[in-house]
Amino acid sequence: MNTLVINCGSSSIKYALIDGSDKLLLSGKHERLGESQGEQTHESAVGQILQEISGYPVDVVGHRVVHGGSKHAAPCLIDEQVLADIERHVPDAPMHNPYSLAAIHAAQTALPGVPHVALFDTAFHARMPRRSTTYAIDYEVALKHGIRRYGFHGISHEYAAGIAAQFLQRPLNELRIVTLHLGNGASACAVEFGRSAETSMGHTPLEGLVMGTRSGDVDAGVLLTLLRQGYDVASLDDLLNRKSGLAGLSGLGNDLREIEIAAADGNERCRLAINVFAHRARKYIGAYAAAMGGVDAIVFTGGIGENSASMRGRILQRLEFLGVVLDEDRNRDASVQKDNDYALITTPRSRVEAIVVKTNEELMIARQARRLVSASRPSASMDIPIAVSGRHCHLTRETFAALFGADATPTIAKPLSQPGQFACEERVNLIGPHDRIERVRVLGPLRSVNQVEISRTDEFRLGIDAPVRDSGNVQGSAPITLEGPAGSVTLAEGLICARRHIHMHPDDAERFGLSDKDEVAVAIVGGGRDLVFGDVLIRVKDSYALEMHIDTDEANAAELNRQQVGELSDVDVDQYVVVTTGAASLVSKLE
Ligand SMILES: Nc1ncnc2c1ncn2[C@@H]1O[C@H](COP(=O)(O)OP(=O)(O)O)[C@@H](O)[C@H]1O
Ligand SMILES: CC(=O)OP(=O)(O)O
Ligand SMILES: [Mg+2]
Repeated sequence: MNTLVINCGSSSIKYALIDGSDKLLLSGKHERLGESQGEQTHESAVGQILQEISGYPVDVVGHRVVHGGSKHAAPCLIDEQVLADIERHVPDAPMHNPYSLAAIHAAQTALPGVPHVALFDTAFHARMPRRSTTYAIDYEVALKHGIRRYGFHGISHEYAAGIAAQFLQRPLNELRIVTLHLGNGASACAVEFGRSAETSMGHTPLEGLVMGTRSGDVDAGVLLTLLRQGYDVASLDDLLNRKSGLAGLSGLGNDLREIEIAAADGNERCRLAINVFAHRARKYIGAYAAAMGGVDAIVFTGGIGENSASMRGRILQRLEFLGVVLDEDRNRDASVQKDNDYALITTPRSRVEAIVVKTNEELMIARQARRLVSASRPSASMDIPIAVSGRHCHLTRETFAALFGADATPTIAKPLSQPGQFACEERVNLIGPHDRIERVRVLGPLRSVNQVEISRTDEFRLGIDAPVRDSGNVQGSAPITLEGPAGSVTLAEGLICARRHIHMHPDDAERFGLSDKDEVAVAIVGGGRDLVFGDVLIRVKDSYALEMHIDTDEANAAELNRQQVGELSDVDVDQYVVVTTGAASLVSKLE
């Protein structure tokens, strides 16, 4: 499946044609679009791109759209409604959304028979906490005018954080990372345990860091002063979006390379521009480390972040107190390309690692567009049956014998939905320090390791704190005493609260566009207590049948006692997808 990616920026369009296995077939960039009369526009650039790819089959087109508002927390197929949503946010992203619309129209006209998918810069930030999305202005006024913080560059922040985690060989959901996307537009993001917790751009892509032509943070009182001096909306827009930032400070334009050369020659305004840029970025690193309660890594990406060693060095000055020890040589020599996409620039004794990452928004867009399109093929049913697991235990042959007698064997009471699994007639009592729970079902067949699965409520009752674990991972879990008709057994470990998960056959996984160990969120809707379950593990095996497993606490919290809809809505790390769903039914209830 070939995906054409159109990454529409404020003054440039990057494009790429990427095949189904992430291979780059061609790519390029058109810059300095629409700056003055007679120059190339975003629309004419798209025309050229479409000509260039005319010899290649295209199965899907992925469009980067900067502003999706609150409605678009995930990629979506572009239809009239989506176009209207992008249009509605033109005033909030005046340097981006109009060009995206133009690019989409041109591409849809040239490639009418293929799905066009919108991927939003705002989506990664959609679940920021309210304290991060809220401005401290009159609550009612903010509500009335939809004034809130959204955040942008999400595709790049998510990608860069993912690459950093790979480099650090640690799970993203254990890391606190500050990502700095420093391009023509620039923003910082606090990626806390894989999610955007805070970011520097706000209601529009104007807040935060110093940018090529945008001011970033300015005291709102300055705008009032300028309004009193005769500025109006159009002239303020022009000043803050187009005549500020590096360009406004240096007087030399927005290209940092030229500013650095002039600064080295003693140009005071260029030196000031560089200092203000670095100082602002450094302030955000400190602020985000504080907001996350610590930081494991700082990631530089975007044209400036990837290429300007001197700017990286300045930004990281004075951060020794955080544990950042820059390696000057590594920083100077760091070079990132598409096939060598990261470089470490701190010393081995640095507690916080600083990493340069070559951003690849096009690859993220291609993967997500592909995933959305394969997941939404109409022939495939997207129902996810949900099974609620009551408390139960899996026993070894020895434990079973100790509890039920040396010659006893499990008696099948009824088969379960996972092939080969069954509920037994045999039951055991669980004995904890506070209380006991009687008649807990044994599941067969017998296993090589004991595992007792209970809910949090059961733990409170027993007086035991058992960890949330994937099935099979019982090492170091909680102890428990089991009582059967023939005797008692105290297990040193084996008691867990099972992590929610979805079993999938490889065919299902392909249909959903998922792989083993992916993490998704599942939205339960329609039961009167809608709930989104995050951190749902995907488990893929030939012997599995499609089914989501949750425990009784989780089922009760979502009022899951009748036909429900389970919507697979969020895929972790470098994937993000919404699939259409049908009814997911309660197919089996143990106990
Ligand atoms: N070698 C370099 N040294 C310093 N700055 C660089 C270098 N290469 C690119 N840049 C800067 O990167 C910025 C453009 O970043 P980029 O991410 O390509 O922009 P866009 O946001 O348009 O995609 C410009 O300010 C440019 O000067
Ligand atoms: C959101 C934003 O500023 O994007 P870009 O850097 O492409 O202008
Ligand atoms: Mg950019």
